[in-house]
Amino acid sequence: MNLPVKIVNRSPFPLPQYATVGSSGMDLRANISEDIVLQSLERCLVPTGLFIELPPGYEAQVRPRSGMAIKHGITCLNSPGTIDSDYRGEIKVILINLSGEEQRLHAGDRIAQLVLQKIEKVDWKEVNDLEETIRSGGGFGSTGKQ
Ligand SMILES: O=c1ccn([C@H]2C[C@H](O)[C@@H](COP(=O)(O)OP(=O)(O)OP(=O)(O)O)O2)c(=O)[nH]1
Ligand SMILES: [Mg+2]
Repeated sequence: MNLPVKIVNRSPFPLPQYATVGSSGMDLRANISEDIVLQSLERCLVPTGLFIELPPGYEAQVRPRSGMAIKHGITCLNSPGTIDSDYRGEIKVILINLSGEEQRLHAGDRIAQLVLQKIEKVDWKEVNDLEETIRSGGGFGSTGKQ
């Protein structure tokens, strides 16, 4: 499907692309005029210059890139970020520097990836009892014990 996109502060960099035919996400680039310097544990809101019009029933997720995480200790703080289908503002990326050193972001750096997904909506149906399962209420490391 074609996704309507409005671009502000058009940069020399191309629109986000699927890097390979099998890629789930398109890498988002920092649309910034000056470098952003992030101290250890500092966070920032990075503009992408992109405004999109998602069809109803879809969302876009802003997910971290593993390369940024392992090489620089940078990740999306609110991972995955949620872009609602009725959002018409600029897609922005909340990054945090979890490394012990200062990190620098440059214009055009691929800082996150955008994954489009269909979403389901539900209505609540209140009940007194839920169907039993083997797991029942077990969680948080409950399985695999002798
Ligand atoms: O990483 C993100 C997360 C959100 N957004 C935008 C799109 C989204 O539709 C809107 C609201 O996001 P969210 O629902 O996560 O934030 P909130 O704190 O609940 O704000 P709101 O009350 O506006 O929904 O902000 C981004 O641009 N990047
Ligand atoms: Mg919200």
